[in-house]
Amino acid sequence: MAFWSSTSVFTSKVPRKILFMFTLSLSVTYLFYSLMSCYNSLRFPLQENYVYQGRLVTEETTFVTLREKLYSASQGFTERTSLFPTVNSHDEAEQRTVEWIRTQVSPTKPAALDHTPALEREHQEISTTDSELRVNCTSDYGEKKLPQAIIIGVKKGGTRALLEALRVHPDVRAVGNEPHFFDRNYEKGLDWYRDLMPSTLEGQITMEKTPSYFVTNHAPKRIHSMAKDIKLIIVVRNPVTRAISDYTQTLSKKPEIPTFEVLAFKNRTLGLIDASWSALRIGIYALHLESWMQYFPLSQMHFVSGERLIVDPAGEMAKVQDFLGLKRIVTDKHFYFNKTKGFPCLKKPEDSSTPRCLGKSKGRTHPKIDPDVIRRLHKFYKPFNMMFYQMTGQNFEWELEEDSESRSSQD
Ligand SMILES: Nc1ncnc2c1ncn2[C@@H]1O[C@H](COP(=O)(O)OS(=O)(=O)O)[C@@H](OP(=O)(O)O)[C@H]1O
Repeated sequence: MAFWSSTSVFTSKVPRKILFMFTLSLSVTYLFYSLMSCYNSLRFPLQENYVYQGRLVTEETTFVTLREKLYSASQGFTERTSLFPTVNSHDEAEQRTVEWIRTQVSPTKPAALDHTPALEREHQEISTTDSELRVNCTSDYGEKKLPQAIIIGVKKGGTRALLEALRVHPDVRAVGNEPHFFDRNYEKGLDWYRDLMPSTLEGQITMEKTPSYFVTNHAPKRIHSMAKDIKLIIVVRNPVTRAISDYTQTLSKKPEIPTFEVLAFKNRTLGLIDASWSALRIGIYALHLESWMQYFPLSQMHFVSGERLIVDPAGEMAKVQDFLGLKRIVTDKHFYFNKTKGFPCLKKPEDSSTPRCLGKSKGRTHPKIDPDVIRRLHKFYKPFNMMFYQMTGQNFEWELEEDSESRSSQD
């Protein structure tokens, strides 16, 4: 009672305008400090918020520019590192990120990223830089957890496209770069691995993608010993196209390598295919899957068609979200087909309010390969593909593509 009466005396004496100004300045100060404290803290209070399943989820608004400023303002960034990638400057930006990782060790989180050559290499392949920003952030909401789902393969299958689409989902938090924990960094221990992960709120899924796990002998056992109930996602693509894509990537880095046709054969006249060449070996999916099936039931694995991920990203995303037990939030509304890129792109990626396609290292033009070699490779893979269809209970129909591929490479 006394409180109310004293409050009313106070309000009657102080003009309303001053009170309003006072409240406003307090709010502005609060927002400013939230903003300065950390990018991730900033995301929640400032964004256009809405509630989904009782949790606060957000829509990005103007944070690309804001982040740009924060990023360059913090820790004496050079001009080189203060820019953010757009579709056009993507590769340059990736390179800058790599350079930044090399030169900057976050004083707040020294162990968050171990700057191994492996991680640096993978940075060149990633399409977003959001994860790097989080490295500097200590006041992340939630808790860092080991992943409950991993995209384990396959290399050049479309794993980046899938991860970026999943990151749009408010209940998915994924590390942007490839940790390579179960193949190259295992000795660093689970704490190191956990520390790479973004913080998650209750109910959010922690994820990562490292496509080389699928062909790593130790990976199934190691992942099983971390989490028996983990969900595994494998993006598969016609092994012949995948091999050409893999070769195209290597060629872009080492233009002096022999032709695809030369590398594909041990003895071309005898028609002896070199299955030990990693570009071809990775595509023997049935062989690799067998190792995973020793540790995990098929119900814990989900196979995404790399081909359908391009022609019907929303359809594939619906199945992935079902598999992960997520509400179908990422739908056709989130994609548009970019004619210049020739691929579906995201209208609103996780870290931006503007549409974005994957970088230049995704969707490269493949060199023309001798149609006869393509035919022989199809023949080589056919029995393995059949076995793979049988094992997974899914027909990926790669045999139907044989003709069209041979035709297109003749053009
Ligand atoms: N939306 C979208 N945009 C661009 N590219 C797309 C997309 N969806 C799938 N793909 C295909 O993804 C292929 C690269 O696969 P990955 O991301 O798994 O490559 S990597 O293993 O991480 O290097 C890449 O292979 P290439 O075309 O050979 O470059 C693409 O065909």
